[in-house]
Amino acid sequence: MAPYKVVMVRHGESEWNQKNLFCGWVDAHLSDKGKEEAAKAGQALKDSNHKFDIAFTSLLSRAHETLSIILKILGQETIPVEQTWRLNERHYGALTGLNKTETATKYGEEQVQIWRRSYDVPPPAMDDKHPYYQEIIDDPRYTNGPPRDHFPMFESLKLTIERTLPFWNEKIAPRIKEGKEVIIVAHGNSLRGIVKHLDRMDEERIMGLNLPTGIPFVYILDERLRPCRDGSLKFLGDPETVKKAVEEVAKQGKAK
Ligand SMILES: O=C(OP(=O)(O)O)[C@H](O)COP(=O)(O)O
Repeated sequence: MAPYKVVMVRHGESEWNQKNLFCGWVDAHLSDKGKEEAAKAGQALKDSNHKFDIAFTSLLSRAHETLSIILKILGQETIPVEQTWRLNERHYGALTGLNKTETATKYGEEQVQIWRRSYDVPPPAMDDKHPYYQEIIDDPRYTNGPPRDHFPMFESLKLTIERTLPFWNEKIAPRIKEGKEVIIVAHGNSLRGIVKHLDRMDEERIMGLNLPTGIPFVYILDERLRPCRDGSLKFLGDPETVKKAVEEVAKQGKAK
């Protein structure tokens, strides 16, 4: 049945993206611009005749809101949607809630780049006095996992991939191989993990990848779920807009 296709979208701009805050597992909502980006994503998918059989998303509202806007535009609000913490954004530990520019001014751009984009250097851990600790750990959406004794207090990209990939392998990949049209709406870093896996990117290459908000991208995969020739990371957007949006994400860690 190959080639197979999978569509992924980082949610539209959130209110915390707009304020340039490290967000992670805090449940920020879409900004007005983010809702517009989600609508544009839906229209781009409609214009390119995408129809989906199933959607996968995280447990966070910014991803749900984006998915719901997209499905409404596609007239596909009733397809099955599977939600999992395994597609959540990486847990940003003690950096959660801090402004990225202020953090770069305080600790240096190089350190912020390491925290944002290194493969295996985690941010400092969130402790129980952190202003968002209680809100996250007591959130009922996590009743079914992760288990309390393994609840993340920080995550590097490596750790994020270690909890995202089992879901890809066990839940998403089998649906794709059945020939189902799949859309995944998730987050900058949980999706970077999937991209790293699909494109067999080394640590250096994945460090250079920034995913823009609200611009869908498509993979065309062979029977082993490896990208076909020209089948990897194709954004549904004009190249200049995509380039600018990617540069904007990269710039978020600059000092003033
Ligand atoms: O919550 C976040 O990602 P998200 O907006 O994709 O959910 C992070 O704050 C993204 O930050 P980064 O691009 O500095 O890794």
